[in-house]
Amino acid sequence: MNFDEIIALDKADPLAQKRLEFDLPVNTIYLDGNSLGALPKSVKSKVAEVVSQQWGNDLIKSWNSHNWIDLPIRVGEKIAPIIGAAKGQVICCDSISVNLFKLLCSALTLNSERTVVLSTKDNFPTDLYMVQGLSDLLGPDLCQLQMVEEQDIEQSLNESVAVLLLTQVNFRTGNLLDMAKLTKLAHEKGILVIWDLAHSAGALSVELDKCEADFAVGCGYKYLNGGPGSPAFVYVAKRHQYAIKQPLSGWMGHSKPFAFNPEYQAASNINQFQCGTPSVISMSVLDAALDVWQDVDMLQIRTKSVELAEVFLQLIQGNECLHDLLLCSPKLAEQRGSQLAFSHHDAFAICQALIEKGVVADFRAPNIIRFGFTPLYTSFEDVWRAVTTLTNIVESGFYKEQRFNITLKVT
Ligand SMILES: Cc1ncc(COP(=O)(O)O)c(C=O)c1O
Ligand SMILES: Nc1c(O)cccc1C(=O)C[C@H](N)C(=O)O
Repeated sequence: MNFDEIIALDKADPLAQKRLEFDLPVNTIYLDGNSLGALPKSVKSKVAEVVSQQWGNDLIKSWNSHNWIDLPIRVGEKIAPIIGAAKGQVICCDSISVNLFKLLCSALTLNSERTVVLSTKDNFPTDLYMVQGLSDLLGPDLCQLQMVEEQDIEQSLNESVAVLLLTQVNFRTGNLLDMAKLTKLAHEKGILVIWDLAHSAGALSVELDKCEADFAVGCGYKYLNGGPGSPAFVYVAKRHQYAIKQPLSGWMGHSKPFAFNPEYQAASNINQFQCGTPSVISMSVLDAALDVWQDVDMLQIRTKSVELAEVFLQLIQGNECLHDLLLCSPKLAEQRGSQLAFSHHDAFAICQALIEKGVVADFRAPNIIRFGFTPLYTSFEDVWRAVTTLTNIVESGFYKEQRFNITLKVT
């Protein structure tokens, strides 16, 4: 594949204009939107307006005049079509970790004859930690974590499992689980399923309703571009909302928060999943960031995501000097999310060298470099330039310089 062919792909890309809606740093190729999404241009003026006008000038009146009180629902409704959810099932609140706690308790209560929460060993740690914390709190008679390898999920579904907790796209390898199939198999055994969509919401076409998913969580700061610390979301299928009771019974989940009653009475809809006061400024940022998605077809997102990764892979594999980079992601595009992961014994140093040369990828211990593709703003030219830079770094041995072996703090 040559540079002219790459440019032709950008010219034919129906999403190419979307990149103009983002403020991307100059001289940088950003392949880390799977960790922190880029800044949509509209967010800057929105934050200025929320801070100066809504907060600064209108102060407390803004709960009504700017409808702050409905932000969690409004933002949830904007996320819903991106994850294949009909109205009334998604709300924006808290973090994935906190929302998992709410869902795990709710699902265990719905399936109270059983105690096991089944998950995968290489799930994102917070998902496992939240089950471990809950197990400590409730005791093993009510909650036990069972961890299996991804390939053993199906055979581990049995009548002792109450809840199946899965991340649709593995944060390290990008392995994509089959939501429709696993949800169906779990339901056949009477198991409720919680999907973590951290690496799939905005990255591929998720079909929660079509798959008859029970519950899901996801974050605002990756592919949804809501900025650092952006609030998360929670999905609860309509059919569960009447039976369910989540344990973090804060006043915002009350059916009438402003009645200030001493007794808690949960809202009978998705509002129940709120706990305390929403983070209005962060949520307003996410609200503005989500407008980018208004005219976007998720199938176009998926098509471009697959093409970007395939081109990247083809360029890497066609390059003799990059043969030490071993693909840890599935070879088949239909089995991957929107990232590629490679192992290399000098992965950390290579990643640091790439960043110094303006290509932002990330490192995951112990030896993985991840490249994330965000179809809204990653171009085919980005992919070409990233592989060219990687080639130069490896061919020249530039990454072996002492300064790239510094200690890792946060990635
Ligand atoms: C799969 C997955 N779940 C959860 C999280 C984090 O959740 P929280 O929003 O609680 O920080 C991440 C990454 O930060 C993740 O990749
Ligand atoms: N959420 C993060 C954070 O608060 C600090 C640093 C990184 C993150 C991440 O999102 C990590 C990410 N979930 C991952 O897949 O590795």
